[in-house]
Amino acid sequence: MAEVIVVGGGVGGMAAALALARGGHRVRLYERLERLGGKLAEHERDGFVFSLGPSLLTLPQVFRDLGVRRDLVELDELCRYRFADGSVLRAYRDPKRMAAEVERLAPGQGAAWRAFHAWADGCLAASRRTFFSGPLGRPSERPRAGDLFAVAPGRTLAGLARRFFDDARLRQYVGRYATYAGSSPYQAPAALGCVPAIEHGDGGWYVPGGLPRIAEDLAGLLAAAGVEVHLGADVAEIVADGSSVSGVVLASGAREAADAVVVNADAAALYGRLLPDRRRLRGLARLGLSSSALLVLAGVEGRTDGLPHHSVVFSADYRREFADIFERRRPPDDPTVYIGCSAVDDPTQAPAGAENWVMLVNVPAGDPGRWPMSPESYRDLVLERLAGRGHDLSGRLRFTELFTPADLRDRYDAWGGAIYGTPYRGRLAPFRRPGNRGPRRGLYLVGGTAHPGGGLPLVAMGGRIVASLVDADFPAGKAVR
Ligand SMILES: Cc1cc2nc3c(=O)[nH]c(=O)nc-3n(C[C@H](O)[C@H](O)[C@H](O)COP(=O)(O)OP(=O)(O)OC[C@H]3O[C@@H](n4cnc5c(N)ncnc54)[C@H](O)[C@@H]3O)c2cc1C
Repeated sequence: MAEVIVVGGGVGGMAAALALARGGHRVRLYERLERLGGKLAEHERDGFVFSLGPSLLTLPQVFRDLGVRRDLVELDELCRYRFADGSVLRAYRDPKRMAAEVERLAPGQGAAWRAFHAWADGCLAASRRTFFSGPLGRPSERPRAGDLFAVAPGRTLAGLARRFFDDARLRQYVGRYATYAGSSPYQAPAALGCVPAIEHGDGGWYVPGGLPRIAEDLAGLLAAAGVEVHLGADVAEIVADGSSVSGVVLASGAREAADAVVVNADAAALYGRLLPDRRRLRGLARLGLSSSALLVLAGVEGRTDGLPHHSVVFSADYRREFADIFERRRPPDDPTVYIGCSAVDDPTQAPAGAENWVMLVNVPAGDPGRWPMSPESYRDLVLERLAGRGHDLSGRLRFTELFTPADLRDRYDAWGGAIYGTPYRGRLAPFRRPGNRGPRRGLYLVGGTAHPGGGLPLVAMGGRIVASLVDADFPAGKAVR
């Protein structure tokens, strides 16, 4: 049994704390903000509620397994994709219905989609056996890369899409899944093609009242499990005596001793500030930064006929869009825009007769002060592009607010506002991101910038992996302190 400190109360930190406390460890969690949940956050204004982070819940069983008992709503239409030529693809969980929809969009491609889905299912099964199940810690604990490469040989996600589909729109649809990991389809490994199998296998879900209710549920479970939670508690330093960690120092100057420290803060913050390690920080810098996001939050008058909960309005030139983000490092001239409107399914999210639009554009991480235009001018470009693609909001906007990479950086101490830390670039990328064991005994990493990566279910799975490492390192009956 160990005295464990968890630094950060994002979903990964909470999942780790919960598993550790249930395993009999004494757990204290320190969160610098005044609330738990990290990027699982929302903003309210004038009766409108806007998600500032996740809007789609996948693999709900991961949260049920943690003890979340809330009723969830499965979305009938997963997402509606609108392409630059005006055509539309409605994505459904049911593979047969989806294949029929693909066939309607691009006659002859339904069979290609079925073949792709079968491949993605196999890739997901291999990922579960390998990538999701191990900690990326000591070499002996590492998942076997070979298993994954056997199903996802050395091509990019865009290359995989070319292998299955003749139709450029379907290639763009597959490529979009790279953005679930803040990456470019032209650089991300084909293994990311397993993500659609998650949506088509377990569906896409909504949490009535908004996804942050999950964070509230987890907070309740932490209290029930006896985790001591400290809010407004910024950890300034991790203390290491020789080869082991021995606790943390808070920004207030208070010292807290522990046998183990689980870091849910950004990996770059760990090696840059909390426990400085120039070599590891340089290693992260070499991997680069995942994308960030610009969110345009809009209180919209009236209801839009047929608007689904989730839609994506694609750019005309995907390759150029990702070159803008990852090479030219500027917001794309012609962006793909995700539109989330939870009021479609949930009247608590907007005043009667109005809609809460969250428009998300992938942009480079880094200071928006370096963009060639102001975030406000870029918002106008986004609204103009949407107007040209069937979503004209002029005359309907009650207000807009922006949430920029600088907000992500400042609020969560996320490096450059990158959502997932480092991107997936190249075949070995999944195995190059920070593992769950830190470089000192008793130091562990969990969350979107560490293995197995970002997204709500994966960071929660990371919490379990870390708890199993702590269990192994500090076995029951062996009091350390
Ligand atoms: C715009 C956007 C859209 C997204 N959409 C989806 C989606 O639809 N579906 C999905 O599954 N995922 C989505 N994600 C990703 C998902 O939100 C994240 O991967 C996940 O929430 C990250 O969890 P985490 O455990 O890494 O912790 P984080 O949420 O990163 O939280 C880390 C916590 O640590 C705290 N902290 C940092 N430093 C310190 C310190 N020194 N001392 C104390 N506390 C500290 C921070 O304040 C923060 O609360 C989205 C993210 C964003 C930003």
